[in-house]
Amino acid sequence: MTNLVTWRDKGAHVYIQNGAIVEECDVIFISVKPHMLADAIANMYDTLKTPNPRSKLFVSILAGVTIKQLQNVLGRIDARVIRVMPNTPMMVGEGCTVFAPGPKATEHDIETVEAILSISGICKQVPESLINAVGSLSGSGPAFVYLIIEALADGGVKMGIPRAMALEFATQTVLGSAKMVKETGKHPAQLRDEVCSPGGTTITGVHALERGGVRAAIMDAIEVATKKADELGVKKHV
Ligand SMILES: NC(=O)C1=CN([C@@H]2O[C@H](COP(=O)(O)OP(=O)(O)OC[C@H]3O[C@@H](n4cnc5c(N)ncnc54)[C@H](OP(=O)(O)O)[C@@H]3O)[C@@H](O)[C@H]2O)C=CC1
Ligand SMILES: O=C(O)[C@@H]1CCC=N1
Repeated sequence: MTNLVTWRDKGAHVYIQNGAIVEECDVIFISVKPHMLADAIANMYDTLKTPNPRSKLFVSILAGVTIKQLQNVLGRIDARVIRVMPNTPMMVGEGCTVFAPGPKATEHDIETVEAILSISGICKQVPESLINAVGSLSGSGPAFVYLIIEALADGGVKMGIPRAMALEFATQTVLGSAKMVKETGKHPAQLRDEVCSPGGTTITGVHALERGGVRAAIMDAIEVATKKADELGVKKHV
């Protein structure tokens, strides 16, 4: 039995055989963890050998796994593949997604993927050579920002603000600051200068952050995350 559940009102189906998905769908999103790719693809092979497998578009969100690796794993160098790097804020309509089309992807494939992904935020095409770096900035970035929000709240708690209030204020401050950068078009350094009164509280706090190496630590995080994705890209997946 392949068809386990049908949510008729949503038009969604659940299968226990990935091959059945490939048979029935024109666009197949591959969304497993990179080390599970071989397993996920394994029972698609028979379907991929069917007369017209090129009628399918494969969209991968796997960190690090290259278009070439995907084509190899799919067993077809002519497979239509688009590599995507989404992020979790898509769940609230504020995603930052990039994609790189493989050599066999068509204009229509690109339009399809853009139409699906831009529903939940911004969606831009980038060269594949940039996708690991962008993945570290915007794909992993939410985790880095959550850590900053948590630290802001912890600082507030340390200075006596109740926990729930501190978290609410830290969250709104990050949201508002991001909106200022986006909507004013000013450079973040200019916006920061506008908050720093001479001899004031903010520049005193900025000094503490610089002394703590916050800027270098965040740059390092993007660098090591990108290198990690590059490593995944040279691993053999099957
Ligand atoms: N998390 C993030 O913010 C981002 C993740 N990514 C990429 O997305 C991918 C998934 O990550 P994430 O969503 O965090 O991981 P999860 O573990 O949450 O999701 C993986 C999913 O794959 C399913 N799965 C496992 N094995 C198979 C199989 N053989 N056939 C079909 N489905 C299978 C799992 O189902 P079950 O639970 O039933 O086992 C699960 O639903 C990764 O490759 C990651 O690099 C990209 C950008 C951002
Ligand atoms: O941590 C990961 O590997 C994935 C890729 C981007 C976000 N999460």
